[in-house]
Amino acid sequence: MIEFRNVSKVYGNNHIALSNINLNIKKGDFAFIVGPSGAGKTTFIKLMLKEVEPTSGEILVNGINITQLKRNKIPFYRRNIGVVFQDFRLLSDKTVYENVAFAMEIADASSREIKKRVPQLLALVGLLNKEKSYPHQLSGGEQQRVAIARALANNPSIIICDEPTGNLDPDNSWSIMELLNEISKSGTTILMATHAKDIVDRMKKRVIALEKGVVIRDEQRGVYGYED
Ligand SMILES: Nc1ncnc2c1ncn2[C@@H]1O[C@H](COP(=O)(O)OP(=O)(O)OP(=O)(O)O)[C@@H](O)[C@H]1O
Repeated sequence: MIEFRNVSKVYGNNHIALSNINLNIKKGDFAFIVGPSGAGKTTFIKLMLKEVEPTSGEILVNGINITQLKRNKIPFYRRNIGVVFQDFRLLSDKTVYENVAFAMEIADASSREIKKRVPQLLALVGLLNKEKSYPHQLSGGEQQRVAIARALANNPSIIICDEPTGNLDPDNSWSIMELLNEISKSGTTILMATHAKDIVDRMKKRVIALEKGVVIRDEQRGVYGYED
């Protein structure tokens, strides 16, 4: 469902961020993207989100060649991808409920759908009792759960996580990983860029390792493979 065909990205300063990437990621896969700083992980995520364009090659998502997607189709395409960041990025002036509902509102969901789905999502992430709380009243782990509920709001086929446990203690990190694992079992593809060696080593998921813009390793039950 995600296919990179000979994808390269060269930034304006002639810096090669990704070089001739070929990848196939199936529906429901859980894949870690690892590699040293500057290896190209963020560029990979930006290509998926169509925030940057490849210099050459093609990216297919659910059978659609996104490199040829018309500009007016991009917002619709992005609804199919939920994104979870290291720093949560919740709206501070909205409650937990409103943060999740807002993601559906901007995707034109009806108020009926919103009223039905938001409590379901909050139940899934274990935060139904916090729906009236504001982000600053929540722990980091709880904020990340809200971010995951928001990422799932429009029923995406893919969730991209950029260092989602980077601001969390080990216990909260593990409960977030268990939640992401459950989500992937229900058929949502999860791509997670991370430097968290312990997590990658214990999860025994697919590991795609980038170095200097090249895939140097792609293992089904892989390990982190670096010492940092
Ligand atoms: N907008 C840009 N213009 C020029 N060069 C860039 C740009 N964005 C990234 N690069 C370069 O491309 C390379 C890959 O960067 P990228 O951000 O994808 O790495 P990364 O693996 O995500 O690193 P990190 O783990 O530090 O986040 C780096 O050498 C970086 O300096």
